[in-house]
Amino acid sequence: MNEIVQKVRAQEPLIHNLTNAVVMNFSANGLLAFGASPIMANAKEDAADVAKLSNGVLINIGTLTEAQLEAMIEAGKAANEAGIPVVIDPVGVAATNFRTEAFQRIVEQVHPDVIKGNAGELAHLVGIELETKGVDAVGEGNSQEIAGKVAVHFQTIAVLTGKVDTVSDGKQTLTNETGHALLSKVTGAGCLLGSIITACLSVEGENLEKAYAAVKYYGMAAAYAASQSGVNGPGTFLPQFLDALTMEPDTLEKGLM
Ligand SMILES: Nc1ncnc2c1ncn2[C@@H]1O[C@H](COP(=O)(O)OP(=O)(O)OP(=O)(O)O)[C@@H](O)[C@H]1O
Ligand SMILES: Cc1ncsc1CCO
Repeated sequence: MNEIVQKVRAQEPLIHNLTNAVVMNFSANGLLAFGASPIMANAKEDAADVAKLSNGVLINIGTLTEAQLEAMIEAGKAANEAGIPVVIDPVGVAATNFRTEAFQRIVEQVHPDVIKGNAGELAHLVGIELETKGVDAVGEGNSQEIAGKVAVHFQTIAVLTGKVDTVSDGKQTLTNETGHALLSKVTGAGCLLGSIITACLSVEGENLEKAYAAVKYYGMAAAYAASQSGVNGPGTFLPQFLDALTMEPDTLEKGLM
């Protein structure tokens, strides 16, 4: 994990985020703190051009519109052609037919290197119905089975988030227990994780290992931030979390001992 985080910081990859309106600012600041360089470009007129300039493309359907969907497909296709990694976060996909159909349209034309979502979202993609509430998961289900099925079905790496995160390529399945419950009390914690996974995918290495490193580091930063004095809830947690995202994995680890 150390090496992957260091490579990101050395390379400062440009990450093209086609993401939702709720989290744009948080995701940009989080990527900067982590050591990457964010760009947000949602228009179909320049999405492909921006994707080609970038080192990684994140597609997050959280506040999707038809126009943005076209931009996402254009950006994803351009990235696939150029060998630039693509991460898809199917936010709220189980909530409406529009989102379900939009996700299908994306994956028919764009190959994702990673699909990242909570249990309800990923379960829905492989026909397992779990309880969801809008963009949030309610049920947990069998995370290892769900992640494995998503990985095999979409020929990708599946990252299923929650109290325990599950990362699978369909053959190997890893679990991660770093994290903090306060992450589920701030909106966009999952969305920023998608951007940070994209940043990690942009450096050299195995996709499974890079996705796992991102998830592990992110959880360590959250736990470290939550342990700082003066953190009483989501409001005081957020600035500490942003600061923690700048730190070395060793510093976070020592702070947690
Ligand atoms: N109860 C918990 N304890 C520890 N970590 C958690 C907990 N719940 C979520 N996390 C962490 O929070 C991050 C986001 O996961 P979550 O499943 O909440 O995403 P999400 O539902 O997509 O979020 P959002 O829609 O707000 O962006 C992950 O790093 C995950 O490990
Ligand atoms: C709250 C919310 N609604 C659509 S996207 C989003 C951000 C967290 O997924």
